[in-house]
Amino acid sequence: MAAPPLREWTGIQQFPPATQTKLLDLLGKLKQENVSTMTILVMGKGGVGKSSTVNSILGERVAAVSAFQSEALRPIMCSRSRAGFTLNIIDTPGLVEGGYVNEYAMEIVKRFLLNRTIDVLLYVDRLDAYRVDNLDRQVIKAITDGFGKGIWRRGLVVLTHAQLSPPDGLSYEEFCSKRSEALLKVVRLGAKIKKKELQDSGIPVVLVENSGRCHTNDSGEKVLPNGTAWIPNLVMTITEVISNGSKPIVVDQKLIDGPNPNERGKFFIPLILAFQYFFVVKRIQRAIKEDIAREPKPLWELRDMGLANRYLSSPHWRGSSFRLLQR
Ligand SMILES: Nc1nc2c(ncn2[C@@H]2O[C@H](COP(=O)(O)OP(=O)(O)OP(=O)(O)O)[C@@H](O)[C@H]2O)c(=O)[nH]1
Repeated sequence: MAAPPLREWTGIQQFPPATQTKLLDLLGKLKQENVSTMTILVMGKGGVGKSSTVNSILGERVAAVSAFQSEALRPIMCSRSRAGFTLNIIDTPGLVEGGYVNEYAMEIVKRFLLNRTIDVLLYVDRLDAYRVDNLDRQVIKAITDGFGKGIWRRGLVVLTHAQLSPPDGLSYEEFCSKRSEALLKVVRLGAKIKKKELQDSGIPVVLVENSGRCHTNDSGEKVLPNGTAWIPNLVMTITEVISNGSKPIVVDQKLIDGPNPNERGKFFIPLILAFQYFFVVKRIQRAIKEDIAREPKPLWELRDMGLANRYLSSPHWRGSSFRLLQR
């Protein structure tokens, strides 16, 4: 079946001219680096603002937004083209169901992505949440198990609901950095990113405000309380991640099937066998030999060896062997 013709990215015209110029500039830079297609995967728990963020980036309502967690389990992909550049955004269902990671939803997402290449992962959560918990870690682990640790080299943490007044007399910057640090820590734990890998795997955190009530600057651009025009900032960070030298994630059958349990640890088998031979088998053999050497030889054996007479005159003769011979 022929692929449907690509739709023009008309939503970009919804943005104020200042934002449009910045976005076209960024796409132009990517094209200079021979990047003409970009596929963004959006994941996270339910109701955190994934669909709203997809709509905000595209400047049109492509994904259904609901105040309640959506029941739909199928991801949706939206493709738009502009000046020879193709932008694909994949919105996925929330990964949590009844307090647990919904493995079934994860499987559906993986199958949907078969034969696609993910250039960037947007891991979405809310800025105005005050704690991270084990569930966050489980969601991050599920993403890592599904696509490999490398996906975080292509990952961004996106925090929605960023137009807020911080509590407890904290400044906006302090609040954002506390929340970012807490989430990044969970990402590092859930993705098992080691300290050594940390320097070069600084995962960027980007703030987003999807609400129609988002403040704007003099140029009409949507801005955060710190004055950042967030749409161009988000797209700029995405382009930086694409250019960070890491590989995009190719979703093939092998990745979907996961690691073959029969292959796991195969490398250790010869080592374990060698260890068993030298430290177990050899020791037992030596112990048996020593035991045999200590054991008094039966008379018939000594007789065969021509030692019977000498043995008969030894103190052993008055021992058990004598009594045995008498019977
Ligand atoms: N104020 C504010 N509300 C937001 C923001 N992002 C999303 N919302 C609201 O949060 C609710 C959930 O948003 P969605 O975009 O549907 O969230 P989702 O993560 O796609 O949800 P699921 O598809 O159910 O997983 C909706 O009522 C949105 O209007 C934001 O940045 N600020």
